[in-house]
Amino acid sequence: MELRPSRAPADSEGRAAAYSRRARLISEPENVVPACEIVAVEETEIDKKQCDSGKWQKMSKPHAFTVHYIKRARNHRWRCSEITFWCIDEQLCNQWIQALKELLDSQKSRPKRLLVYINPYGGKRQGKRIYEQKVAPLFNLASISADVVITEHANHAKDNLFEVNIYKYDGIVCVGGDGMFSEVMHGLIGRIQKDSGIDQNNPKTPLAQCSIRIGIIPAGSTDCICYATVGIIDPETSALHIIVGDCQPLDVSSIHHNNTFLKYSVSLLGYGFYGDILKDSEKKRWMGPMRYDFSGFKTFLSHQYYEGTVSFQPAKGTVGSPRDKESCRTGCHICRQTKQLEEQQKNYGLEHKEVEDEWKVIKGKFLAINAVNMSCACPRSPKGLSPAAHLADGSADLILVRKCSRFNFLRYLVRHTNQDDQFDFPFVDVYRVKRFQFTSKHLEDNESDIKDVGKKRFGQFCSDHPACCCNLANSTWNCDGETLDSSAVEVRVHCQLVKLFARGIEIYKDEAAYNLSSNELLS
Ligand SMILES: CCCCCCCCCCCCC/C=C/[C@@H](O)[C@H](COP(=O)(O)O)NC(=O)CCCCC
Ligand SMILES: Nc1ncnc2c1ncn2[C@@H]1O[C@H](COP(=O)(O)OP(=O)(O)O)[C@@H](O)[C@H]1O
Ligand SMILES: [Ca+2]
Repeated sequence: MELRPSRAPADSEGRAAAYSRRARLISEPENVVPACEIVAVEETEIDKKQCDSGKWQKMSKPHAFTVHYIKRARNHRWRCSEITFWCIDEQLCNQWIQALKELLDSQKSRPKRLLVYINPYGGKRQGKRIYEQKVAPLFNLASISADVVITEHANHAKDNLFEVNIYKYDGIVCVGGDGMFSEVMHGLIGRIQKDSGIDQNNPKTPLAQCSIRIGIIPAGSTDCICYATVGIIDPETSALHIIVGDCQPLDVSSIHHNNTFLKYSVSLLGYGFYGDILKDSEKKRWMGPMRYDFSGFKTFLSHQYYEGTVSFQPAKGTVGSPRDKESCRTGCHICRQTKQLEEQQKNYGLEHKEVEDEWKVIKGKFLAINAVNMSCACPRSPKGLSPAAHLADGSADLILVRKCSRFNFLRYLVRHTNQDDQFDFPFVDVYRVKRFQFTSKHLEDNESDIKDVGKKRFGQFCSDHPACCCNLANSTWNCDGETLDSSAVEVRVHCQLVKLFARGIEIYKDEAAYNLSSNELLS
């Protein structure tokens, strides 16, 4: 349903009554506001000055209502704009307000009640201010009530999600970076599994899907999950996506070691280069987001490589490939088709077919092992680590960067920032996978040493044994911005396990154009 001037109420003389200083804006055919992009409708008080000006002078006191709606600006930015409709008939004006409010109420995907966690120390420490100044006023306008928790320590949000009645909320919002999102996601997924009686430690158990959506208000250092699902890091845009009740399913990888659950990941799970950057940067939190540039440069100079074995099951049920030229966008047909395929398999009882699927094994020396469930686009790299990765296709792109010269590694990194293909190097391999495992050489060696002497407690053995040098040659995993110390992992992608208040990156007919109305979007 659309609000057009031609459908606006007429006054007693039968004239269209949609007058305002900006009424001409909506008289253009391209300026149509779909009902799903209306933020709020409210009665407007008309002051004497407005009344005395122009054509209303000769008529009785007019009545008015204001429609707040989404206006698209450059680079996927959304703004809340408004237009005021005037009418001399009070009853007609009220009818319009009533009808529009009912229309908004009928949109069941819009959240009414949210639980908000703010990390006051994320990014440039602006989370609280961003929420209070940019987000809360929009939530109030849209009549969304929010229970706000300002976190006092790491894991506060996660622990809290196991205690509160999450089911009375339509969504959980995190204000912070990828690390904060990860914390909230762990709380939510963990809680749902607990309530469903599912043991997260069993890597083979299918997990219960989370229907409560997560909203991200970006206020962190990288904010790649927000950037890769919305197209911009802008708190107001993200708040508007929450208000209109967008829904974007996301694949989640579970990470286990020896039948013990370690973590979940939605963006980057990286060993080597990105793990080392994260570990080093954690000691420099005081530097704010700049810490990544400093640690990035230092890690690049250290040029450390790691030996190990990667084994993986190629994703057969997916439609795309990591070398595709097309990226995942709003309403992505690849994500949709893959989900349909998965459901068909389920109906035929084939969901456990993966057990028989072949494993590919690669041993080597790696500068980086990156598994990404999404492009991982961010301002540092607008196309991301894997530009054709999909948000919701049930697979991850596994990028193996083998040992190469520093110069070649720099060429590889630079290609993340330009149009050249970062996979077009002989030392880079990329695979679309559903499951993979990694074991560092040290662990393999220790395992065989231990087997030789008939011991099985290798984890303890490594850290207690000064001669094995595990700490020197092992990297750390960077799991959505959280460190994970395990040199052996088993990773499995869970198709569309969680949902975000987002819609993926929208495609504009003319990407360079701005000031777009909704009908300039490609469907
Ligand atoms: C010569 C110039 C080369 C530049 C290469 C740039 C490549 C950048 C790719 C960045 C991928 C980022 C993937 C996302 C990681 C985040 O989850 C993580 C935590 O984010 P947050 O919690 O918001 O702080 N961020 C990082 O690990 C930082 C990586 C920085 C790499 C320079
Ligand atoms: N009040 C707090 N004090 C300290 N750490 C916190 C607090 N709240 C959340 N955290 C932790 O801070 C980490 C980083 O948060 P994040 O918002 O991602 O910021 P950044 O993007 O700067 O890393 C997360 O792992 C989260 O668990
Ligand atoms: Ca994916």
